Amino acid sequence: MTDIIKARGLFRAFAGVPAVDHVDLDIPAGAVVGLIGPNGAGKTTLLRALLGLTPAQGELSVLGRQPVREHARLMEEVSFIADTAVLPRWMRVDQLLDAVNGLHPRFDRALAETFLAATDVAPARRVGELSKGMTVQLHLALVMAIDARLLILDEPTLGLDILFRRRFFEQLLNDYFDEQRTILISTHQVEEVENILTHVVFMDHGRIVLNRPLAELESSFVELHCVGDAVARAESIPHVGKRSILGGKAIIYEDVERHLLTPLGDCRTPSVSDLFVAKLSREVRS
Ligand SMILES: Nc1ncnc2c1ncn2[C@@H]1O[C@H](COP(=O)(O)OP(=O)(O)OP(=O)(O)O)[C@@H](O)[C@H]1O
Repeated sequence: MTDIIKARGLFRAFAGVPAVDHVDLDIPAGAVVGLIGPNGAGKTTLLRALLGLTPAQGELSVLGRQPVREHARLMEEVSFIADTAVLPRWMRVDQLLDAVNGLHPRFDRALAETFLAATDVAPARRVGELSKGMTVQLHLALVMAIDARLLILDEPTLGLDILFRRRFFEQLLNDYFDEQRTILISTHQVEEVENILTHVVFMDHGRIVLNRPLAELESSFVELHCVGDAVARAESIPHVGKRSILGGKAIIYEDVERHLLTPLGDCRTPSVSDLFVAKLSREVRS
């Protein structure tokens, strides 16, 4: 598979404090990548660097282009949702569709209208009158109607209720995704996206702390649920993290022989969110 994004030693600091700290990243075409990290981890700065919206040191190629130098050409093939507040509040929805149609060569107005027809967003409403959820749906309809090779979503569902969030990701997968496109979603709501991802990238303090295809998590990580005497024995085996469960501990291991763990309790693959908490607590401790 070809890599859509290739970064080597990417670095961006603000007032001497690194926000993106020597990041190496390869994203293959056709991936749905979750960029997952706590507040201030550097996700937005990394995405802005990928889009050529902020300069960064190091080597970077997105769709074969240098994002800052070839920003205009890159944006013809990239679509992105940043903060929904960027939509002009005074415009009517239909005027906004006209405006995007005039601005973006790959925008399909009829397709955007089809997406909007399934929502409560009426063409005659002003953007400023829409609820937060409707605004996100409008934004999503706009970006999904752009025939882009790379879609970048920065916290796309922030502030939305659970119904809207579910619908958002469902629509994204059903109506937008195909193997020709790559989607990069930044979020800290891990549970919501873990079912749709092909790759997870954990970021903390400007660094990538984990970058794996989801299918590989199963072979690399095990979560052991153990109780009683087994807990002390399980804790003596080097692990990534642990948490209390009813009557015992859930302990996550990386690259440990399974035969060491199976006598101690139930083994399973950790959820992305539990792995995230385990990995990040370790980063904080070390
Ligand atoms: N324009 C800026 N000027 C100064 N500092 C900045 C700027 N943009 C980001 N930072 C700093 O860089 C660090 C990373 O911020 P960034 O917004 O990239 O994190 P994030 O992972 O997107 O966080 P969140 O999940 O809270 O949105 C933070 O410490 C932030 O204060």
